[in-house]
Amino acid sequence: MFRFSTAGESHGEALVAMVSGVPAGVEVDPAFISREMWRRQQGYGRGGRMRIEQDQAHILSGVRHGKTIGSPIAMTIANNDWKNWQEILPVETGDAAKHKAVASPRPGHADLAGALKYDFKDARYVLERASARESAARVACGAIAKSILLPLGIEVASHVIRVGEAELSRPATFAEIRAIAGREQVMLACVDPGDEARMKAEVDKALRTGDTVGGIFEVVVHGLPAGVGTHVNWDERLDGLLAQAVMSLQAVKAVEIGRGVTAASSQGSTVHDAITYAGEEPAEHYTRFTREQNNAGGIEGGMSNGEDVVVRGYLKPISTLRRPLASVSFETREVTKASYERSDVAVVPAAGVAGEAMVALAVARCVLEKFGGDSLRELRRNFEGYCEQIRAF
Ligand SMILES: Cc1cc2nc3c(=O)[nH]c(=O)nc-3n(C[C@H](O)[C@H](O)[C@H](O)COP(=O)(O)O)c2cc1C
Ligand SMILES: C=C(O[C@@H]1CC(C(=O)O)=C[C@@H](OP(=O)(O)O)[C@H]1O)C(=O)O
Repeated sequence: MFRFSTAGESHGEALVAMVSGVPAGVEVDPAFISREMWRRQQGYGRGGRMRIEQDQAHILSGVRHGKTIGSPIAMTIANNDWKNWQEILPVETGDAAKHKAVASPRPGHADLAGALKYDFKDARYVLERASARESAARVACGAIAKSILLPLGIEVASHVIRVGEAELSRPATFAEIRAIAGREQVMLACVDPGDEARMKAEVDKALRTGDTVGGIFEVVVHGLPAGVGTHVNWDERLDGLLAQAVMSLQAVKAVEIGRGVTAASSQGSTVHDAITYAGEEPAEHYTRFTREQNNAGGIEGGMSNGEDVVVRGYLKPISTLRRPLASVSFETREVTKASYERSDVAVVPAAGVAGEAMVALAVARCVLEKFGGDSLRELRRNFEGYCEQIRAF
């Protein structure tokens, strides 16, 4: 069974990532994992922490001579900031007297609900794990998922389509989205070059006023054949699995598949993607049945339909404000300002990269469930046999 999990606190020694159920023989390139983690650290509007971290995954198990061997893959990702927190966080070696409590919970964070739930008078113990620092470990796991999908010709990429009030352009083809996702520009990652100025202005406005912004990222899966996922059980539907995967990311508050949101206020004749028939032999993973548009976002009846799978994640504005909202002191019960140390102001590109990882992990799970195989060779044989079958349909 393909699954993954993470452990680690934001300012603890390291994050831990574990992926199991990976077939043997899958190439795992540490440079590729590092590159994915680097991508998650980019974007205009990130705070001081990103200047401290240089994420790298250290592989402890499951990979020999650059290829998976079927056993669980364990990885650690160091938190460079840990050395600055050893005395602040009351870990065994730390000095509890120097501990910096978060004593007035921050609206929009897990602070208050977590303090109540776990009986803490200090939200520090909650925020350490609630922090989106954890998404770095998900990206390491996602890089493994992408490494399984890529030899099958299945690619995942993301781009930003909204930052605050600025609506950005949507490229027409996957090749363009892939190019935007792979941009080297450090500050404007995952943003179409034509949109940079507007995106930057939107973030600058928030920076000036001590406020924050949210936005929308879009993840696209290209090359997934029709029939992955199923309509037969609610918890095996591809749309449901993708929604959970993306919604589980920190600050994501809505998930949309294809034209899901505007479809609700449109007529059926304009929404549904008419089916046509191309007589000639289709390429690779495709069939003779084609569509001229993809409002369904590549999923009908909980299954991929052969078109690009399009999933959008809607992010609320970042919760920690330089001009904090009102809160209440756990100690005195007096109304005070919410705690503030430092914070990101906008994270849409970074969240999009984490979204890619979650989508790749969900798709890899469905692909492995459908095609099986303990080795990449076996998986590929099963996958190609099926593709041949649907090409001939
Ligand atoms: C990549 C990324 C970076 C984030 N950075 C911050 C941050 O610096 N400050 C902040 O208040 N929230 C940040 N968040 C969002 C919080 O982690 C999140 O809103 C909080 O844990 C509460 O969880 P919820 O919004 O999912 O309910 C970030 C989210 C992501 C995806
Ligand atoms: C560390 C990361 O993001 C962090 C997510 C985060 C939050 O509250 O979610 C708060 C900030 O951490 P800090 O309080 O240390 O400045 C971000 O930097 C990361 O993305 O790697």
